Amino acid sequence: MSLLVADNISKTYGSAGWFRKSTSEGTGVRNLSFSLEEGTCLGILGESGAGKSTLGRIVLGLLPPDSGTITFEGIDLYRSDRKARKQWRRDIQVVFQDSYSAVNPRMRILDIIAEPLRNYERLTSLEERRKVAELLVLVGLTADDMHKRPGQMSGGQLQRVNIARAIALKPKLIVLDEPVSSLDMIIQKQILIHLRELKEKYGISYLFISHDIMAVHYLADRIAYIDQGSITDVRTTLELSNTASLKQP
Ligand SMILES: Nc1ncnc2c1ncn2[C@@H]1O[C@H](COP(=O)(O)OP(=O)(O)OP(=O)(O)O)[C@@H](O)[C@H]1O
Repeated sequence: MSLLVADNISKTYGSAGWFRKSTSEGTGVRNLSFSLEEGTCLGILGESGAGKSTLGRIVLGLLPPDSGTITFEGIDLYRSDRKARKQWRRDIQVVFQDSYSAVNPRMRILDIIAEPLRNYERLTSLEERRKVAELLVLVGLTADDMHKRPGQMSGGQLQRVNIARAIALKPKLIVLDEPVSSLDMIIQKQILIHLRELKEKYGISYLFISHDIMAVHYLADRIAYIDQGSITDVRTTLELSNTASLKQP
């Protein structure tokens, strides 16, 4: 059974309401289908406005599609009960592009990373600190960084904090919505290496949304191309590499 399946989902924005005369109607996604296998990374590659973020929000349970279904471990997200939704929120985490706006600038890094743990697990203060220290080291930071606040960190360091928070509950799936796009090339590469290691170590699956073919190629096992809200092509990274090498003079 696939971990995540999108079956013919469509979402159009801006239906006119009684009080809303003007609408900016636009197709978010249209008859879009894909499946994601456990422990793998599916790259969603597309240009600006193609529907990538719409798809991400639908998968995160934040935006109900107009039609079609999205199932996680065989359970339909938008038709599931409260208990299943709570589990889904634990099992599917997200890392967004803008590392600064994803965190509260007044909170300490300790509290940012511990937030999901406090929502779902009952740890003592000592256990919590140990766990946060472990997570910080896993993403290439140091235990002492837990005492800092977001303003004392670089964009790349803060994105590592966001990754540490996303993996804190050992989720089954992480939606990576352009996670390295706002970082410089060297930091991008370091973070992609960490994400790949985490995937291999913990068997986490990724839905990696990006417009950057190099980044997607590095992390993804399969790449789906999205254009005007629909997936137009899906290939394995290996097939793509073979096609590219055939084109070499
Ligand atoms: N809140 C909204 N209201 C109206 N139209 C929207 C809204 N959000 C997105 N759209 C439209 O839906 C389409 C897909 O947008 P989406 O943000 O999903 O694309 P994207 O591929 O993530 O783009 P980008 O890479 O620029 O973030 C676009 O045509 C966009 O204008």
